[in-house]
Amino acid sequence: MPPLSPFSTPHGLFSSMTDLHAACQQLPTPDTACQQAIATREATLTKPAGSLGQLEGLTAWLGGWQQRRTPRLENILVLVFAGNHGVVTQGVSPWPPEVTTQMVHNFRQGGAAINQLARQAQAELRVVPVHDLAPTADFTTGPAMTEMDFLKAVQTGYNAVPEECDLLCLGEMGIGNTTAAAALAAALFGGDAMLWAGRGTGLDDAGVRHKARVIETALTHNAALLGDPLETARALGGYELAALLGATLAARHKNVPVMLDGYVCTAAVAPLARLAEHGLAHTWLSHCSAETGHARLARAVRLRPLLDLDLRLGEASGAALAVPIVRAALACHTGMATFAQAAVSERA
Ligand SMILES: O=C(O)c1ccc[n+]([C@@H]2O[C@H](COP(=O)([O-])O)[C@@H](O)[C@H]2O)c1
Ligand SMILES: Cc1cc2nc[nH]c2cc1C
Repeated sequence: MPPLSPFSTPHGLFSSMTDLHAACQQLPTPDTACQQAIATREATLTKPAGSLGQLEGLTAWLGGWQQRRTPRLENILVLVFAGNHGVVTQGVSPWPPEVTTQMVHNFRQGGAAINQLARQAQAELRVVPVHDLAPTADFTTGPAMTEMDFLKAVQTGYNAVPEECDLLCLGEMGIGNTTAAAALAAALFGGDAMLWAGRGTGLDDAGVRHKARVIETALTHNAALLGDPLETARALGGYELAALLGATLAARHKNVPVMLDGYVCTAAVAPLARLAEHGLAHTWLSHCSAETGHARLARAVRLRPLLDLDLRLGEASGAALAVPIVRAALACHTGMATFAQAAVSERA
C-alpha cells in the first residue's frame, strides 16, 4: 500500500475546510540546487547571457519543480475539468447549459480544439466531469456549494494528478463559469464588478452590464463568507474551479510543474495565491485571455502570461499551445553547445 498523503484522510477526502487550509499553507519549495545547476549551464551556452529571455526562466522553473538538473518533457498531461453552474438561470451566458455535457462528449470523440492542440503538444488528454455535471446552486441567493461538495470537488481534482508527470496542463469547460470566475476575482481582489465581467462566450455590451449586476448581487448575498479565500471559492466558484484548485495543490505536493490556461483557470487557483505568498510559484500562466479582467487578474496573482493570442476558448487551449515553447526552451538548454565546445570566444 502506498503511504497516505499527509493531506488526505483515510477516506481520501479533505475532511474539513481547516484541513484544506493547512494543505494550502504547507507547501514544498523548488529544488534550488537544480535551479542553480541549470543557471550555471545556461551561462556557458553559446549566446549572450539572458538572450533567450523567458525560455531560460522556463527551463529553470521546470528543473526546480521536477527536482532534475536536466528537466524532462516525456510525460505531459492535459486535464480538463467540466462543471455546471446554477447562476446560468440569471441569463449570464448566451449558450444553454447542456453544452457543457455535449462538449464533454465532443472531447471524448476527439472533435474539440483541445483534442487537436493536445495532439500537437504530444500530450495525453483526460477530461474529468466534476460532481456528475450537476449544477452548483445559484450563488446570487447563497453559496454555490456546500462545504462537503466543495471539498469533494477539490479532492476530485487532487486525485486526478498522477505521481509521475513532467508537466501538467490545466483547463476547464463549463457554461456560465466566466461569471463564477469574475465573481471570485472581484471578491478576492476588490474593485467594481465591471472590471472583472467579460463577454465570456459572446455576450453583448448589455449582457456584460447585466452579468456585472448579477456578480454584485452574488457578492452582497455571500458577504459573510468572503473574508476567507477558500470560503470565497466555495461561495462563488464552481465544481470544476474547485477541482482546478485541488489539482494545482496536488501538483505542488507531487513536484509537478503546472501550465495554467486562461481567465477561469487563473481565478480558480487565485485562492492559493491569497493563502500563501508563493502559492502559485510552481505554475506558469500560458496566455493572457481576451476575457476582460484577465490581465488584471494575472497581475494580482503575480503571474506573467507567456502568450497573448486573443484566445477566449478555455478547455486548456492556451496551456496546450504553450507546450511547444516549453519544449523549445528545454531543447536549447540541452542541445546547445557551450562556448568551450564550439570554440566561440566569450565576451570581452
Ligand atoms: O478561461 C478563459 O479565458 C475563457 C474565456 C472565455 C470563455 N471561456 C469558456 O467559455 C465557457 C464559459 O463562458 P460563459 O459565457 O458561458 O460564462 C467555459 O466553457 C470556458 O471554458 C473561457
Ligand atoms: C461550443 C463551446 C465550446 C467551448 N469550449 C470551452 N468552452 C466552450 C463553450 C462553448 C459554447
